[in-house]
Amino acid sequence: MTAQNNTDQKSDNHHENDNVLQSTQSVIADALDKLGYSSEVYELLKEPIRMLTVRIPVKMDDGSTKIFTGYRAQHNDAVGPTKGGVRFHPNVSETEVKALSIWMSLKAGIVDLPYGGGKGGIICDPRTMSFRELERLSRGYVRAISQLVGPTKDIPAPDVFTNSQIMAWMMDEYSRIREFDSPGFITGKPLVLGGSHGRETATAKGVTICIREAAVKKGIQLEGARVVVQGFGNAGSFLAKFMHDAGAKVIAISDAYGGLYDPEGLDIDYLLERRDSFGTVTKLFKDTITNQELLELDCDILVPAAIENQITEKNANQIKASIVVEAANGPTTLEATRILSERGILLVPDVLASAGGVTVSYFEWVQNNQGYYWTEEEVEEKLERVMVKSFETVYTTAMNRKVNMRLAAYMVGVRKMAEASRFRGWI
Ligand SMILES: NC(=O)C1=CN([C@@H]2O[C@H](COP(=O)(O)OP(=O)(O)OC[C@H]3O[C@@H](n4cnc5c(N)ncnc54)[C@H](O)[C@@H]3O)[C@@H](O)[C@H]2O)C=CC1
Ligand SMILES: O=C(O)CCC(=O)C(=O)O
Repeated sequence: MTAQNNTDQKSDNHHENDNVLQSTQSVIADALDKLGYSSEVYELLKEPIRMLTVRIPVKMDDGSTKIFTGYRAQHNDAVGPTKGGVRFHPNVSETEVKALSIWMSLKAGIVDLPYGGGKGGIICDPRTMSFRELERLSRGYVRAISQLVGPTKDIPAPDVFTNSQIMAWMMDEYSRIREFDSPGFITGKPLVLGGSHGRETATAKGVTICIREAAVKKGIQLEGARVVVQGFGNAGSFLAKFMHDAGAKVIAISDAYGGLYDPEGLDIDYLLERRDSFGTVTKLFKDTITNQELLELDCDILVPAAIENQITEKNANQIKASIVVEAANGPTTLEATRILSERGILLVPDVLASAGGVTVSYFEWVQNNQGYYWTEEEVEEKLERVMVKSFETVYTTAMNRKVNMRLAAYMVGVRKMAEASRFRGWI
């Protein structure tokens, strides 16, 4: 790729990410307006209270030094420490990380956790880096942000292209800097390092519960329902497995390189075995479809579980699902949300549907703080309760206030941090 092409692609991505932040701000404004809050509350909540940009020098395996750019955004810490994942992806940008941190605040509000939202990211492509290069990058990031984070300040976790191994390196680096073991600094760790049962599958479990509840509202039987999942990483692959186990027919899945489609249903267990740690599996097959074709397939339930801006005004009229449940953060633009809503498609928004991950991260942090660990059954039962209640609260708000589920979720999610900010005397 030429330098010029590279620049063009980057500016496109920035443009899309700018939309993501602006859209979020506009729904926050609507939600606050509906709840009767003043414009000062909006001024406080429209941007993160803190935003750190870091430059991370990493010694590469070939002896050269590469400088990576990373971010950590802390949206609002009125309720408690900020919390949210760290993304390693070539399209990470400052505006994307800001929007992602706002969504984390909303999730924490919806599932009622004692947190505000935070998020981090590094511009990189971990798929092209070696194991040791990734370790050096992960440790370098922690050194660069260490002043701003900690178990009572801001608690990172996994997100796109980061996993429990990366959390382990980050925890180890933080513990070395602080000179005491700090498992509560980060969640999504391996079990042997204080991780929680159920964290790896938590996001997908939460999405599964939302699908089940949405199907009841729409009068759709899960048994035999045709499900399409975009993304086959942590969120998408386990979701496909849970849907398959529930008797649904997963007819298509995809990753960054394309999609697999079989109207009779895919062999999910086989695909799970063959996917790599970045959620790539389609490269093993010749007969693939594009991600855009996948989104427009005839199905009952569509789950975008990859990246932002996948359902837009360009394809919203071609979506054939009756229910769209957002496992990914920000997969549907505002214009597309409006179109789907007008077409009677039930859209369960990201800030509700994907909140199972941060919920079990909270359980992990609680277990780390108390030094006493729960069984998988205990975690699952607690997650089930939280997700069912949160779904019902958002759904009822949507019905009572005659708004779509996204606006309803923002109304539920924004209230606690607005109130906490008011009690603290910030607004
Ligand atoms: N891991 C977690 O606990 C949580 C994840 N999420 C969200 O779920 C989404 C997926 O995250 P994870 O599954 O954790 O990431 P992952 O890194 O495990 O998997 C990402 C998947 O998306 C695919 N992908 C990447 N770029 C793509 C593109 N341009 N087009 C189509 N597919 C693409 C990858 O090939 C992979 O299959 C993200 O939006 C993330 O923020 C939300 C809540 C929690
Ligand atoms: O588990 C966490 O703390 C955060 C997960 C996350 O980044 C997200 O929900 O987008």
